[in-house]
Amino acid sequence: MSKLNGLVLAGGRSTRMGEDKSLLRYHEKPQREHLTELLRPYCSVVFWSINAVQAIDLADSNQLRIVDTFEVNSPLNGILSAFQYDAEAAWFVVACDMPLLTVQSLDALVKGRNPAKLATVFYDSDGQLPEPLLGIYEPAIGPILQQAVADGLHSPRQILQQNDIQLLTVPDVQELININDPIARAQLGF
Ligand SMILES: Nc1nc2c(ncn2[C@@H]2O[C@H](COP(=O)(O)OP(=O)(O)OP(=O)(O)O)[C@@H](O)[C@H]2O)c(=O)[nH]1
Repeated sequence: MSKLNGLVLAGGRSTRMGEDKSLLRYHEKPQREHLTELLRPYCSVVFWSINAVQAIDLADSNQLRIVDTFEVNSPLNGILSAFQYDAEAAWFVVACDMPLLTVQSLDALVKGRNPAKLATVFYDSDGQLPEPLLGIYEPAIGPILQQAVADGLHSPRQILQQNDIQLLTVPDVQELININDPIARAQLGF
């Protein structure tokens, strides 16, 4: 089985939220730090996947990070940049905008991981489609993602749908809730 690196997806534009989602504090610390701690027990190393502006802010920091290198506005940019950094590793990908995520889901993914498949992910909250923003991406999917982006496909969910992946049922579907705007955030009580 390939070694597992952690990747906290913290880039993007946060247009709907109006402020950097990775800096929101749902659990005392900024979400990108909180998720790093959640991932650490499972991963050799944990990186933040960030954009060029965030990279300027972190210039003096020791935080491990991978800056987006592709010309695409999508979480795929972060995942592809991670494979460009280390193509031999599997990547345990976690997005910053799932504030209810706990180790329960991470444990379930690691236990259900099937390294013979291209990725191990949960069904999304509707129980029909793969949830691409939390999962283990095996090294063999790297070139497939790259080709898909070159072909103009920018939706990681669509790419997963078209490939041989391991799908699991999440122990608690609430943990997959995406919070992308201030209204949803307020409704959640944060
Ligand atoms: N590294 C990286 N992460 C991204 C990128 N786009 C989104 N993400 C991350 O992927 C997750 C889902 O992001 P989205 O809500 O789809 O996009 P967003 O740009 O953050 O937000 P909106 O501008 O409101 O669409 C979040 O954890 C983002 O931090 C990207 O281009 N690069």
